[in-house]
Amino acid sequence: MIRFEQVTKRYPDGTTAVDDLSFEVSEGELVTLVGPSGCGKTTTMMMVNRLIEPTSGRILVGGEDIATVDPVRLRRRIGYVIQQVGLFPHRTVLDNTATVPALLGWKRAKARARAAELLDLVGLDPKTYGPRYPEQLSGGQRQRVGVARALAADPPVLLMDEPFGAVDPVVREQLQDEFLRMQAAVRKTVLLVTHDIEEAVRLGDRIAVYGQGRIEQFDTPGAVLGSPATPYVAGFVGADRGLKRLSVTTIEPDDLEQPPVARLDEPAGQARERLRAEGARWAVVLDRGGDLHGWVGIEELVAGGTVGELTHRMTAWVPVGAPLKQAFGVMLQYDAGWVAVLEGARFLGVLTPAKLHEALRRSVDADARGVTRGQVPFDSVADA
Ligand SMILES: Nc1ncnc2c1ncn2[C@@H]1O[C@H](COP(=O)(O)OP(=O)(O)OP(=O)(O)O)[C@@H](O)[C@H]1O
Repeated sequence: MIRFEQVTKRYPDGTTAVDDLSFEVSEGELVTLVGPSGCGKTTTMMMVNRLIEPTSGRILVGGEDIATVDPVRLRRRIGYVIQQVGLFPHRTVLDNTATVPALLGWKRAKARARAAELLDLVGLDPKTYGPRYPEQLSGGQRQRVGVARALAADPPVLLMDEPFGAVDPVVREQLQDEFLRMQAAVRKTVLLVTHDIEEAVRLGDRIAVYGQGRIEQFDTPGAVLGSPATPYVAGFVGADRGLKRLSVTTIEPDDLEQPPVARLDEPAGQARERLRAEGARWAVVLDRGGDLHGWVGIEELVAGGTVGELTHRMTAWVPVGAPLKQAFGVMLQYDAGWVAVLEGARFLGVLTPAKLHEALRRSVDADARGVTRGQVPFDSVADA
């Protein structure tokens, strides 16, 4: 969808901002450009909508050499979000969002209806926020309006330059989550510039790690964290890359252990004898359909009632497919040696610290070999 072919940008003062760059972004893919200040990320991005012209090389968008496309026509196909959102102060939020459709000559009612839809998509109620002026919004809300405005004409390509840079870390994480949810629905082809490796890892399907004017590594977050291509990349992603990796590695059913189980309607005395014979001290309590109800300690299983009457509610669990980091967070929060993993309400098993470690090692191994985690045999990491 976006293709750079040996692109170089040299500014008149002799600075080479981008040096012989070649890469490709597929349709619907989100690629983050990450690197230290001055390494050429913004220059790269601004060449895509022709705010900056390359010195040499070619850039194609949707198969078309953009040097041959009228810049105004080109920019209609490319949404652009910048850190200093640049909303018009004297126009309402709704009118700001409708800017591009209005420029494209849409009827006022249609442009406004579209703007309201987009505000809703970015989590701002159009009835409440549409009539406000930008100064009546928080920084995070303004940022969302910037995203809504860039999407208003439904461009296939979105360029985002430090879009969440101007807000505090908590709001930033919320905006990132919302943006990921939105991107899953709209599937734009996105180039996103950031200097924050955490953000790059969190948002990118792939990451381009920039050195001076060049891409040092262009790969999935897992591969960049697991096998940095150069010492420079290793230094940039940091010594705590194992920790960062926890946020991109997901919990899979294979990672789980099966703990002792008791049934909700089982007589307590019978469950106690069975668990004692198995050598268990506690059990997970499920109903007949396999849904999780809670847990029970073997000492609490006094004869007379059913297991269900003695069950404790399970206060913490994580869905399968969640990042390992979430499971680890729950274990720390509850000082627990395991966490239940569910698919919907159905209990799949528990994740233990040992299994978490194993999942992490297998994902590093899978990336190093260029295979999926399921293809890495368990015994290959058992001694690691
Ligand atoms: N108009 C210009 N004239 C001369 N040099 C420029 C110009 N614009 C940018 N540069 C230089 O080109 C290099 C790359 O700049 P660019 O803005 O692309 O970096 P960046 O990676 O986006 O940095 P940041 O994260 O600080 O925004 C820098 O050394 C910068 O000083």
